[in-house]
Amino acid sequence: MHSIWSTLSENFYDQTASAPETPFDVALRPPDFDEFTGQTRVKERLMLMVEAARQRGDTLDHVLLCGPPGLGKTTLAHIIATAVGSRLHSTSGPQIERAGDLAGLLTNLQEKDILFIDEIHRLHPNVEEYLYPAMEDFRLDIIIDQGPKARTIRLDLPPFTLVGATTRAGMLTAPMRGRFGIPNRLDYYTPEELQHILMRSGKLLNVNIEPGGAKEIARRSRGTPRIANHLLRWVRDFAQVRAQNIITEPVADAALTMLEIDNDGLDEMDKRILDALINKFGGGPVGLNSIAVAVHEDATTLEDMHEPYLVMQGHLKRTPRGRVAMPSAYKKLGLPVPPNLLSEQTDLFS
Ligand SMILES: Nc1ncnc2c1ncn2[C@@H]1O[C@H](COP(=O)(O)OP(=O)(O)OP(=O)(O)O)[C@@H](O)[C@H]1O
Repeated sequence: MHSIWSTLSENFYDQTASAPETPFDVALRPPDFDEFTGQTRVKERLMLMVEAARQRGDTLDHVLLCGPPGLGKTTLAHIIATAVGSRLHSTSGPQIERAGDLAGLLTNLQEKDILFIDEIHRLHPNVEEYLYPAMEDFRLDIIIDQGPKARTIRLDLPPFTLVGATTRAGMLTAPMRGRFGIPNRLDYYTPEELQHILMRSGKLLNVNIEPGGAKEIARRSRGTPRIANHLLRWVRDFAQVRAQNIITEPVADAALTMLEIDNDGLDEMDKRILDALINKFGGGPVGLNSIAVAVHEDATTLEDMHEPYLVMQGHLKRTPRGRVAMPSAYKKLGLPVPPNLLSEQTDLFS
């Protein structure tokens, strides 16, 4: 596919947890808790932790942020560092290949610094073992040499805060999970919250966007600020060429329709997934890999980017035997709901 839509969607799907941030993401990142919209419970809890640590003159406890890509985990890590007045050192699980890489990072930290590890569930098991004593006792035991000559050298580290982010909390090892306090789970944003974020982004980008235009983009942004901001960029281009630079509700609607994003924020790939599930696999249950092959998409992209939203919208259910199409998936594709599913409750939280 070489449509505008595929180019834009590649942008989205590049934005999985392993993708580097774009300058555009960075420019729109809220700098502090006040400007960070939504996620009220997580925000309140983090603000309280920061305040408690400040009052005691202590280092902030380690923080775990979980949730689908693009909801603000990296942004929150930056905000936490600003709030405690410390430096942020950013890395990601796959980037730390050897214990030596980790040692390099840890020995570079100063007291109260924040070490942000994105995709912490992808840390190499050997590296993870070195991280435990570092998190618990601020020490690093390095083994040098091999065989009978092997010795352990202990390095004391300055007290620091580890902020871990993961899109797959379930894949974290139990010892790792245990070393964090309560996990902070980020949820999809409401359309109202996204509208607010879009009005702010419009101001920062000097884009003339009406509240109705922001509302329309928000409604079709899959509850995700990163997607909302990227759609805004597309709608801005559309408005510039076709609508005197003003993003009204009808302009946003026309621009997003051109991208084949429907009223519920489902894109062409979402619909292909539902179509394959229903028409190729009889509504399921079917494994994720089979669906991935059927729609020519990578299984990880399906699992991270598409499935959570389809589950949230009530179109798809995960069961121990595989993925199953729900009645609303049939309705979405304009198909009759099979009688055996008519009594099925749409389970939004499975
Ligand atoms: N609550 C928010 N208010 C305003 N903008 C936000 C908010 N959350 C995220 N954004 C914006 O959305 C974009 C993506 O956010 P961020 O990079 O923090 O997501 P993430 O959860 O770390 O994603 P990933 O898991 O892919 O690393 C950024 O441009 C950021 O400015």
